[in-house]
Amino acid sequence: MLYCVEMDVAIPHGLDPDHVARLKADEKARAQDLQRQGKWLHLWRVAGRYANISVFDVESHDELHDILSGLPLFPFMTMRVTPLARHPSAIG
Ligand SMILES: O=C(O)CC1=CCC(=O)O1
Repeated sequence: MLYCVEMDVAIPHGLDPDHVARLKADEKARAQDLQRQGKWLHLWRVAGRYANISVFDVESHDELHDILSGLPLFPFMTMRVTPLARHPSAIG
């Protein structure tokens, strides 16, 4: 099942910079692990915003929820999830 997920990141001012750097490094490692597993198919920066648009390929709503809620930056992200269905005009 494919899902488009838009993630907006808002890290509160005043958080310990070392802690923030660790969270970002952990987020990157987790995102790259999920890409290698074929679950995180696309990861694009939204130009001009601290946000990304991603496409996930997972088995269920529950698996997607587990992945998203387990991301290190999850407490600081607002997510908008859109389930994707095949477009009848798509040739791919
Ligand atoms: O920077 C972001 O958009 C948040 C994020 C998701 C995966 C990652 O490595 O960073």
